[in-house]
Amino acid sequence: MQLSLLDNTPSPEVAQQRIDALRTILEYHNRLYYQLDTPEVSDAEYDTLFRELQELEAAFPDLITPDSPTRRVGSAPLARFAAVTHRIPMLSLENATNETEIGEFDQRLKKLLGLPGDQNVDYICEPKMDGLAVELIYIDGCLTTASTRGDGFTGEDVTGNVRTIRSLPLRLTGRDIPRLLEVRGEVFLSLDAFQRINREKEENGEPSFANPRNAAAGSLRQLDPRISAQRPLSIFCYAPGIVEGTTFRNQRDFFDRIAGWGLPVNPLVHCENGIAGAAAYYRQMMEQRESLPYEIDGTVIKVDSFSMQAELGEKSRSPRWAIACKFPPRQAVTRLNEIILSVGRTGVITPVAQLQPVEVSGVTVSRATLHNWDELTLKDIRVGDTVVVERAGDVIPAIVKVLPEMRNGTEQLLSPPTHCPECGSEIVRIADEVAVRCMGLSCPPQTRQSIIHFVSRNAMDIEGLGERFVEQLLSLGLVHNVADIYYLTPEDFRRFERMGDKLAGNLMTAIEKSRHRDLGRFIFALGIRHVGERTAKALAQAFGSLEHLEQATLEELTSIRDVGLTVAQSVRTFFDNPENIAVIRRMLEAGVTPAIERKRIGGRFTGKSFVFTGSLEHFTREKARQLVENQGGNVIGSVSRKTDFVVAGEDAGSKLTKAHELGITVLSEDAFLALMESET
Ligand SMILES: NC(=O)c1ccc[n+]([C@@H]2O[C@H](COP(=O)([O-])OP(=O)(O)OC[C@H]3O[C@@H](n4cnc5c(N)ncnc54)[C@H](O)[C@@H]3O)[C@@H](O)[C@H]2O)c1
Ligand SMILES: [Zn+2]
Repeated sequence: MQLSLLDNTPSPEVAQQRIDALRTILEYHNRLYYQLDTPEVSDAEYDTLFRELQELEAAFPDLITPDSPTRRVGSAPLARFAAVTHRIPMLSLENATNETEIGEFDQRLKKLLGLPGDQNVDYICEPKMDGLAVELIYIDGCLTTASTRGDGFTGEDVTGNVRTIRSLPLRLTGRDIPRLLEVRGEVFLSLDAFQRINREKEENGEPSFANPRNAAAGSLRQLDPRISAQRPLSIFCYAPGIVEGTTFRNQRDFFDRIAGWGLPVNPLVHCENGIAGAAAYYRQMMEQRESLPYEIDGTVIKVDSFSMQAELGEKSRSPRWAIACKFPPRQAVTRLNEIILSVGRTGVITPVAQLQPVEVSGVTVSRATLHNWDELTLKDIRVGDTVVVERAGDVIPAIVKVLPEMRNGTEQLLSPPTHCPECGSEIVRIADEVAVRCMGLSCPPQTRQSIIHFVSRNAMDIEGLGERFVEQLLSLGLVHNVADIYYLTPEDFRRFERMGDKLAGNLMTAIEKSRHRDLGRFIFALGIRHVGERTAKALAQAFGSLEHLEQATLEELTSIRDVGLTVAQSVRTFFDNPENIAVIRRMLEAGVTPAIERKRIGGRFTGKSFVFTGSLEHFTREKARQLVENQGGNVIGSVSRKTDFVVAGEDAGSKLTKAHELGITVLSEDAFLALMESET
């Protein structure tokens, strides 16, 4: 039901009922969106409900309550984070959705300031980053605290996570750095990073993020900063909080000076004299939007002068001196013709919607991802349905909702598959995962994609062996798994169509060259679930050899930087599977020797391996690792006969016992430091 105030104003009783209902719905969506980062409806749908409530409250001012969603910001911070109180509340912004409303904003504030209607005000125009707001506190130039907006008054302490943002200085540089600088900004993810994270999530059977904003929020609001560190978050700063030791004249002055101290400022920020320029900026950004490497959902117009800002002041939810000019949603209505099942590298089966091609803001769309089976059920999507599709920062758009009123009864509900469409194997649904997965060990698309992954540039980098050749190898039955690659002969390649001696020779050379790729690449190439490039490198560094990694216990695995329980379990599952071990053995027999990377060859401890155990008092494990690696050594996770030194802190357990048993040199923390600092 939607009430239009223009047609017939409801009675106060009916209005009260509708207001209550809207508040309940909005609270519900707020919680999903702000606290759990998993919205159920699109922003456009949410905004429609929000505006309806705003209009009802405007028509019935008596029914306004201070706790209405229209008077409040965000949602309460989650208790699992430490709370940070904002000394100046972090507000939201009022919205304009078209140029008329932008003009009204200008007129409204000039009236409040007592300025003539035709006077030009200086406005700063900024892209509205689709991320989440944080407040950073720099004391004497050092980043000390970072927090989310929360409910505007209290946010969540995410200092450790924000520290992992590479573009953000932990220490300000330059002249006249204030004693205290609170600065607000938007944390966001590039579109590339967003799409990569979603691909990984789908492969891992986890629910994917609806849009880059939720991905950024979900990545930042992690209890474990190691997860944030793996997500390439970025930030642009856009407003001061409390500042001591300097004053900024206006927004322009603020931007110039914080940029001078090394804080990231969006280069597209622009000053316009008069609202016409600000409206032109909005139009221009709407066009530029498609070519930006990150998602923006509008522009923000701010009064440049800080004294005018102070005079205008704030309302409960938003300042009077700024407005968010939202872009229209990138949606279109079309027909869902078919749902096909696509099998990924790890066996995850994803339903993909084939659409009647339709143009959505300049891009023709014919496919939409349905992410997983739950989504299909939740949104009651049927083949033949008329659907609303939206591009939300993704190349592949999503289905926002179906239009049930357009049904004619011929639409078909699809039940989840029981058998793999490609190999006929039984499909299982793994507990805690939203995905269904084909467990077939020789499922063609899985084999195909695992081989493509294995030879790819960032993995074993077998130049020239692209997708097309992999297909041919498979269809000729020359290759059944990655190990077979190392048993290929030039004659095998000659069976390909149009394959000359030269090309066959090149491919053989490329395969030959890949035999000695470093251990990190090799581990990554194996395609172990949850083990991306970074984690593979960390595992290689920590264990030093494939044998060590194969035998690593969960405890040893989780003690490594970048490795959580999920990753550890996945690594164990992989090496506990005899098929995988057999494939690896065959590669080693064929002369594949994954080498260990040394950060610096020629250090005093080159070839020496160190194990750290117990709790360290004087330095972090990270620091210890650096010290060892700087001198060419290697930090590994488990003690074996090949270990050279064991450094034992307080409460060292089984590793220390083992070191004593094997007669390995055991060092105290002090002795270790002395060893690292000694000259020879
Ligand atoms: N889909 C859902 O279920 C759901 C639920 C709740 C909210 N939402 C969406 O969230 C929006 C409301 O959220 P909101 O309160 O964060 O407001 P908002 O996103 O409309 O605007 C305020 C925010 O803009 C951000 N921002 C980005 N660039 C900025 C810049 N250059 N200068 C200043 N601020 C900048 C800041 O984080 C600021 O807090 C609604 O429009 C709604 O669509 C959706
Ligand atoms: Zn299969």
